[in-house]
Amino acid sequence: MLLEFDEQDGLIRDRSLLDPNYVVEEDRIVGRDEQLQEVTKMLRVALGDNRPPNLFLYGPSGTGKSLITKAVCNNISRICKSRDISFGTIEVNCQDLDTLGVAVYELAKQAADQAGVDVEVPKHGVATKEKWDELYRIVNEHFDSVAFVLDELDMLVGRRDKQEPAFSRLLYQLSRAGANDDLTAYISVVAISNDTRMMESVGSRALSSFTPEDVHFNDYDANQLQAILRRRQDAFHDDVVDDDVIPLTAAFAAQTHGDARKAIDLIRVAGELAEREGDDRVQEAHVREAQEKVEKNRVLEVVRGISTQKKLSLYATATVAAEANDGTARSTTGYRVYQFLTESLEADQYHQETYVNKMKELTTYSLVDFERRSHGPTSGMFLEFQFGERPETILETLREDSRIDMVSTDAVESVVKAQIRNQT
Ligand SMILES: Nc1ncnc2c1ncn2[C@@H]1O[C@H](COP(=O)(O)OP(=O)(O)OP(=O)(O)O)[C@@H](O)[C@H]1O
Repeated sequence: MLLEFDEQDGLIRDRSLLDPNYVVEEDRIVGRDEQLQEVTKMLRVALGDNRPPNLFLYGPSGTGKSLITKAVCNNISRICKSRDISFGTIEVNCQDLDTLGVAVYELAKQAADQAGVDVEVPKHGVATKEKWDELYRIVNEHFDSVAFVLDELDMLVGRRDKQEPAFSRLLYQLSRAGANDDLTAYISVVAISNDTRMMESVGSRALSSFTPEDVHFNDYDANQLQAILRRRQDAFHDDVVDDDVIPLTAAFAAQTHGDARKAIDLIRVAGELAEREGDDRVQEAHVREAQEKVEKNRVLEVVRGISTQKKLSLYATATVAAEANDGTARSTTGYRVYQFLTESLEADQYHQETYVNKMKELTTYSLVDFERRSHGPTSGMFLEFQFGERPETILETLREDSRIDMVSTDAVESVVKAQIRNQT
């Protein structure tokens, strides 16, 4: 009996290797040698008696920005320990932080956790200045050198009534504190963002004190994604993964932009589906089933919570992408379709800039990505949107909203076709 139970112990041996938040050992990192070397070279300065430079890591989601930063910081921390230098990695993800005050509190809390002490100011009800002082105190008392890792920094917009975005103020204060005596520890600020143009929104005051070294992360291609998955194949028991599973998973993940998180999620879901169905192998069919499931879930999750204006912007853009040969949508074309939709529904219609901003905000969910493009010197600039999932899945999900479903799909399609033909 016991033997039978063991035999059915499932197909996944080590779930942590399939958890996107788990920091894998360096020998499992594939295809990022250049970035590893670069970040190591710069942060290694902390090992000597010098201040490491500030860094700006940018590139699309799932391209290893957080992983490389964590791996390098872990290495440095280990070496520092052996040299009796107290090195701290104080990391926050800015996605869920509303204001500068909350961000500073979160940094103080992370610093306190690492130092094994408590934060002595409350999260709410005190001035941000007090939170800064608390952060400085903890860092100065407990660390010789600190890397502040600000992941998804462009998301920290802060209150709308402030002229300068919160991330810019955070960069200014942190890098200034490093240069004057507020922080006696050597500090390096590592800003991470999907938005390659984030630095353009950083105010001039912050720019003069935060002058980072840039490190670019580009998409993975299908071969690199395969290599990443193969280096984690031992997450599964021996010989339970069919040969075509990894190539197919990599191909799905590379279809839009090469996001390693997506590839890892996909193979995990395929494995879980195979387990649940009581199969003794992970097969191609499980990957296909997983792809459909992951795609639908992600779209649903995003679409459920967004405003009508965002839905209309997304719907317009996705119809263009679904119709276009290369699966991308230009903002200029998407906006015309948005205008048609809002007119048909007698909904409020906003300027193109607002439409573009709504679409940009949707990039947070990795549902859509954009690049800035122009077609020759005479035509203007536009954004080219590229979807992380099949645009058809997005359209199907959006049509579940009865309001959007009121517009005839044929009518939208003919507008889209005409607009695509008009593109120069
Ligand atoms: N080169 C790589 N080798 C092995 N695993 C990788 C590699 N790049 C990314 N991964 C894995 O893919 C997942 C996503 O990577 P990571 O979080 O570093 O991406 P990111 O660029 O920071 O994305 P985001 O901007 O969405 O936060 C993680 O589980 C990470 O371990």
